[in-house]
Amino acid sequence: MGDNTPAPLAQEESFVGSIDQGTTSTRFLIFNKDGEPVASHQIEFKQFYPQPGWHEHDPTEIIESVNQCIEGAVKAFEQQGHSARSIKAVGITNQRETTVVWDKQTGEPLYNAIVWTDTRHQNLVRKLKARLGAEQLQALCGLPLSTYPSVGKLLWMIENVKEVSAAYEAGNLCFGTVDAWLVYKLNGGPKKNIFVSDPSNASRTMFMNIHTLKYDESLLDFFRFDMNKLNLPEIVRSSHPTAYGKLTTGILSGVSIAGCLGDQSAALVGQKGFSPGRAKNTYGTGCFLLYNVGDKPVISTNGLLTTVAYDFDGKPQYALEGSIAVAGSSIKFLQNNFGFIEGSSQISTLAATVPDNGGVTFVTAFSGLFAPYWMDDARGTIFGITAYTQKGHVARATLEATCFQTKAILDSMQKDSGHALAELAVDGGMTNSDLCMQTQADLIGIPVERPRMLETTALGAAIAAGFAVGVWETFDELKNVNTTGVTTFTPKIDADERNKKFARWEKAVKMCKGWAED
Ligand SMILES: Nc1ncnc2c1ncn2[C@@H]1O[C@H](COP(=O)(O)OP(=O)(O)O)[C@@H](O)[C@H]1O
Ligand SMILES: O=P(O)(O)OC[C@H](O)CO
Repeated sequence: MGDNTPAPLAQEESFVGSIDQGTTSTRFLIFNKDGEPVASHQIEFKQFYPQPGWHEHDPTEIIESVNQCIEGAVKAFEQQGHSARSIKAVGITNQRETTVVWDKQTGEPLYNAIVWTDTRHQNLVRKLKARLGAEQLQALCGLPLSTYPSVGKLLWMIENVKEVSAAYEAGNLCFGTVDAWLVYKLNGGPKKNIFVSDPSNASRTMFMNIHTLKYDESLLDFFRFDMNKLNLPEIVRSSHPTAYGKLTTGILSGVSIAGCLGDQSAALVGQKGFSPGRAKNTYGTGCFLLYNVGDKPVISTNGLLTTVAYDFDGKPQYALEGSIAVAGSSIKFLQNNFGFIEGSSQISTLAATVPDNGGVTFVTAFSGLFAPYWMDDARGTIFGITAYTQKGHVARATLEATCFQTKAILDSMQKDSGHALAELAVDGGMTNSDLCMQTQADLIGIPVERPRMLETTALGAAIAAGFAVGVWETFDELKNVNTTGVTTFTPKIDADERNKKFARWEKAVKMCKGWAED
């Protein structure tokens, strides 16, 4: 070889970006092929609670937060000596059910996003429940009628917001969950008009048939929508090289958006819950247990939901889901509304100031109770307060509330699937609390396994995008991702004590029913 022969170019490593648009914060993470996050940026955005039971986000602020997170993470990535060019694709994962409406012509939002936790449409939902055919909905779409899915939020807006009803009458109303809104705006809005959603998100609206993964006329008829007036996003696979378009502005302009998953589906993927019988529980703002049931939907008879886990290749995988509306948000509540702590990470220290809950039970039913109870007329209730009660007791009872609901969900899951979990894989912000995870193991009587890297939701979206562009090609390539450094919490109380504690919780749940009856 002569002296002038150029040295071979080093093979550029491939990375995948992930937009994780959660209920309380937005983040952007960049993963390498080993599934390790190498750079990230996170921003908390504003929560609007204009009236009791109402919860809104500003859709424009959400887009801005995404763009800022991308800029922040990519700058950190470049400072490590990497090139933005090595980011091969971007995945999106998002809070589900949250409902965004915008004008087809201008691409601008017509109202604040109504967040999944919102209960303003409780009466509207009660009327829908009384309508002929209401009982048949769950078998078709996997969800029972409640304030939780998108449909009630959209109906409320059409009935109550004149800009929304005018756009609907003119055929200009676009409805989307947060994924659809992000994809539409990140692609430049009406100019490109990329208006799509993935089945794991669409299965949270009550518009999609869970068996066909298509919008179902009988569902839309039940809700009396006129399909000439309502624009719905096209449902495409969760992993797709072109359907989600490209980022059009900023430091990653031109990079493909190639994956899209609702955040709970993404966490199941990030925990590599690819085979039937695998489950995960994610403790974020809310808490959601997903159990992979394979390629056929299982309709619950025990208070669980049926959802699309993911659809990477036209062969959708399904999950049974237990949804808890209030988890990490109860800790934020103790911080922001009661001033008990200055940050979420202090909750364990406060709870550890006392040896037990001192007889206090806190049913954190701020938005009613979701799975498996589905009590829209319950509200947050603290039982057992005496002159003995300290802040630490309330802190413990707050953590226990999510753990008890998880226990109730696991019981239902066992009844629906005929299978008991041997251990529970967990992730999400609240799992940072060792005390909470030990409590969880005690209350369910099986080990709780917390991975070292907790950003499994973002990882799941990166996996969906990475599959679409060939960064990964088989599930097998992911088998070593995030397997070292797992912390296992083993139960330390016996079945008798566990059952007594749970019976007390169930008594409290019964007692808070009916509070918000009218
Ligand atoms: N050290 C901690 N101990 C207990 N809870 C925590 C801790 N750190 C964060 N959290 C809780 O985790 C939640 C955020 O989790 P995250 O997974 O980021 O949720 P989301 O995706 O919904 O924004 C917050 O509501 C917060 O109260
Ligand atoms: O914000 P999270 O992570 O609690 O997730 C919100 C869920 O997607 C709501 O269904």
